[in-house]
Amino acid sequence: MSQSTQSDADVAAQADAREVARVVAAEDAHVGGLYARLDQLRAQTAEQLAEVRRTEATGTHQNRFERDAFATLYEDRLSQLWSVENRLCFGRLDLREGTQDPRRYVGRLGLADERGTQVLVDWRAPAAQDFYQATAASPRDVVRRRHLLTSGRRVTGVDDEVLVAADGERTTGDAALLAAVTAPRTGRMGDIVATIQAEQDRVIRASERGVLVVQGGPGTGKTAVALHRTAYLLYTHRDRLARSGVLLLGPSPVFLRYVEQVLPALGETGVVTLTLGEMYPGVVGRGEDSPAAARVKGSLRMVDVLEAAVAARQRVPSRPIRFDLDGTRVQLRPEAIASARTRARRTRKPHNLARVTFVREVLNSLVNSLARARGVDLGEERDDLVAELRENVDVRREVNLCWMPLTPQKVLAALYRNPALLAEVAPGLSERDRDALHREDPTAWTEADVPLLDELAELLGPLEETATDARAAAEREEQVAYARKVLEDFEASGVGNPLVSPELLADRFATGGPSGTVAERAAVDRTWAYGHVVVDEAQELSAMAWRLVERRCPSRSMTLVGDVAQTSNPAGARSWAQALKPVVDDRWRLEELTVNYRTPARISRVAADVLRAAGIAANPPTPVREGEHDPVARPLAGPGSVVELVRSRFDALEEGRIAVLTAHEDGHVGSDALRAAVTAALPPGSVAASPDDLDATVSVLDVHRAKGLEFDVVVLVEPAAVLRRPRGANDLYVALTRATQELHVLHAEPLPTGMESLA
Ligand SMILES: Nc1ncnc2c1ncn2[C@@H]1O[C@H](COP(=O)(O)OP(=O)(O)OP(=O)(O)O)[C@@H](O)[C@H]1O
Repeated sequence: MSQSTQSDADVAAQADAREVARVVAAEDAHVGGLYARLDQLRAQTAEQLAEVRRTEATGTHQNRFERDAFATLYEDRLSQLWSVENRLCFGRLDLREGTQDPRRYVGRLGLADERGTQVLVDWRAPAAQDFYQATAASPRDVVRRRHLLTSGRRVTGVDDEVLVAADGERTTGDAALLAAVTAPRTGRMGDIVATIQAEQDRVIRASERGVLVVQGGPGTGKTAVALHRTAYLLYTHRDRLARSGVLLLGPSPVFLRYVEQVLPALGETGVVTLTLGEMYPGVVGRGEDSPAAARVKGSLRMVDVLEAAVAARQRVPSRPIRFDLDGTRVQLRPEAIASARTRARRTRKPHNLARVTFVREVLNSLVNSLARARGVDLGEERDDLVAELRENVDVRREVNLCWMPLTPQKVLAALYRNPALLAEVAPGLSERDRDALHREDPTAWTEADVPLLDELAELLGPLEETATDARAAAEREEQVAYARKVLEDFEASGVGNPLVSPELLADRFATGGPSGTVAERAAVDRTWAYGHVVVDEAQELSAMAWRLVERRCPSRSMTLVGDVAQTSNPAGARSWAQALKPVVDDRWRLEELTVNYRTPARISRVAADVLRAAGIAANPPTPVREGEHDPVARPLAGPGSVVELVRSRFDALEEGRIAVLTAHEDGHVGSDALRAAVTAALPPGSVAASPDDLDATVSVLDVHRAKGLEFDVVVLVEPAAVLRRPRGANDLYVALTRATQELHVLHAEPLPTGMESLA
């Protein structure tokens, strides 16, 4: 009996295997056809590009423009076609009978065959939405969702999710997701197009209008969602956003490198990615602030301080200034200077621009005195007298001393260097706060200085007003009209949609006009207004930083992703409402991500306990898997114990990455010392030489550098010391949520409350 059951089961299994093999072979053939079409389009576009390049650029400027513009469009299209090689098609949707296009293949970009029939739907298109949104509870028109598992160009398996089955039987289809979340990490973030979950998709496709805050605990895919949303918005609002640009503001250069491959893999290369420290052209804010300095610099009280600092540079002397002008003595009285200052201030222009009014008024006053003293007719001599005054060195020096042309760097450096000046303009700051701002090298700019420089740039204005050239504007208008026509021709050629707007195309080629990509132009233009701004780790922004971001995005079309339970900046957000009140008041909407795709439940439970013990009110996300390894704690006996542990994990690990996380850089178990010790013990090249290196197997970092990153194995050194940092509970929470597989804790001090279960 049991034998016959066994053989029945075998037969059934064999039949199943044959069926799976048949399905896989059919999908493999289909996907093969899609790659063939992709190859064909690549060849066709390359040929068109070569042809355009062969064309002699003769005759008019317009001819040259047309040739170059077409070449650019073909280049863009070609690089887009090459960017989708990996997992070109990853899914199939089977819809209810009677639905239009009941079988849809979903992939990285849209493809049509030679007859113009759609053969692959771009994941961002409305027709692909059900691939991400349909659930068993709300299947929409979807009968089955199929994930295609691929290796190179071949389909190696399928993972079906049957949402509406005739026999009521449903399959879950989470194999693709589980495979993705348990895969070894490479040091670079990958895209998640194939497995975007419904709550993430809602955020990705949300309207671009207004301010959208995406709150989510560690590992909920906030960064992934922010990047996919960026790609989605560029696809959906290409015309507007290609022109104005999208800014992705990330927490650190290393984080931006960690995510830099995601958007190009989604076919988008034009996004401007910057850290806050890079938001003021000409300055890179890399220096470190003490927590006290960061808190003061981030506070809105600095608005008054900076205003006062600028006002203090508009001086009225206590005594008259006397001039000897070729033997004629005249004097400039304090009242005349005060009146010139009042008039200049009344213009409400920034300092450097209002200076024009100030100088004019002062010269008016002087010219009257001079004419009187010399007994000449002002009506006739006025221009000559003004010219004489303007050229006089003494007059220029004294006028400058009253109202000097200023740069933001100069004003801020003076405040940091000069305690007496700071005391004069910042009576509202305590002595301790003012001491925190004092700096020996005032130009060693930090990230928190950048919003202050930007604020000053607003108060000061440019050194010279740049005249607008009406002719250049008219020429540009002509170029834009011409570019529009080129784009229409390009679209009509059937190669695909152009990736740029007419304005951008015109800018790239207009002679004498602005040139370069949006990214290049925005990087040098402090007043660039982006069409959409995405901020990752947005909880770290101070009130002053928010003012800067707001100025870069007058349309207030923003996506802010972050987690207020992870804030480590002393000037960062404690709640979204508090942080955004001065920026947009209460005109923002909130979406929450609730599932943790990174950290297994066994590790997440410890992180949640720590959060609770610290009294931080946050809902830790629900882990998507239990995990295989319990977190463990061992005694810390100097650097040797760390080296020993890392070596054992290194030997055990076939693929993936290990991080050693410390409370500080300094000290005998700080990241600098441990990096040296671990480097000496492991094979050359296997340990990252600096925190910025993402490619080596082992990284040794202090915890704030690990923000946003993830590793297969995390070795956390002395959690009690992490807890003592400013906002230490948040930092410890960050450290405990970086691991995708294993967490090892080494400690000499007692474990912090919430971690006792590891002892
Ligand atoms: N739908 C998904 N499919 C596959 N992997 C996913 C999905 N969503 C997120 N992930 C993966 O989970 C990990 C965590 O994602 P991500 O870094 O975006 O989270 P986060 O919310 O920004 O975390 P943190 O707050 O800690 O920075 C990444 O490896 C990401 O690729």
